[in-house]
Amino acid sequence: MEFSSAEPFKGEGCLSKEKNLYITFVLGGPGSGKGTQCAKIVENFGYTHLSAGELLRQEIASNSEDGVMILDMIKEGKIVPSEVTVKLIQKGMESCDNGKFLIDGFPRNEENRTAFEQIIGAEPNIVLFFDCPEEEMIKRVLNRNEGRVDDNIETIRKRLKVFAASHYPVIDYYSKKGKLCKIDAIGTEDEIFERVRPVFAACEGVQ
Ligand SMILES: Nc1ncnc2c1ncn2[C@@H]1O[C@H](COP(=O)(O)OP(=O)(O)O)[C@@H](O)[C@H]1O
Ligand SMILES: Nc1ccn([C@H]2C[C@H](O)[C@@H](COP(=O)(O)OP(=O)(O)O)O2)c(=O)n1
Ligand SMILES: [Mg+2]
Repeated sequence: MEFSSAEPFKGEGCLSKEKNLYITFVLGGPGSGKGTQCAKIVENFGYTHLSAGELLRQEIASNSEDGVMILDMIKEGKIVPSEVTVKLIQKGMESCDNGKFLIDGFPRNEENRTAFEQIIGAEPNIVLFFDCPEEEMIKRVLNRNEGRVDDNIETIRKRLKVFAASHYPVIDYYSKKGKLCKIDAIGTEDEIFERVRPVFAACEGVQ
């Protein structure tokens, strides 16, 4: 496993002055199982789950100023401008006493990654990457049944193209920093969680 645990981050950012942050980024293509595994990590290890996609969907639902733009981008399978997404993540982090965060579906590209560093002033301790073949991701998304506007074959194909074009530099960046933990995302939900569990069990000692 390509992973080294690290001390909680104490940087210069607005959040990190107030509390020890322990941040995990959760990456993987659409349907790779990020949300499903995050729920299990929350249950077992007491993290706060912030899904970038869910925060954006809440923004659409609340008819905010950016809502229409976000909806258009999500329907087209595009990545929303980083500043918008990072501000939502920042709000989520600030409204929480717990400093242990799972940030799901973020960063999806290099722009996302650098915007987080600039605005939040922190880095992740660990980056989980759920590695899943495209056919399996398509199958899972089409069966997801959550009424999402982007869970249709046309949008999925666009999202997979965006994913293929933008995720590698992010993965490579964290791999070189020794923070990447790649998880085989094929198997039952429980089998996959048994691959995830040791990553968090190993971190318990340093929090
Ligand atoms: N290991 C698995 N095997 C089969 N289906 C899964 C598995 N993990 C999750 N799913 C299902 O696949 C769909 C996508 O999972 P989800 O966690 O929403 O993925 P993501 O957040 O990466 O898009 C959901 O309907 C979920 O119930
Ligand atoms: N960092 C992010 C995360 C999501 N989005 C947008 C674009 C994505 O296709 C949608 C849905 O993301 P979400 O993480 O909920 O999707 P999956 O769980 O991977 O299926 O939101 C974004 O623009 N930037
Ligand atoms: Mg998800």
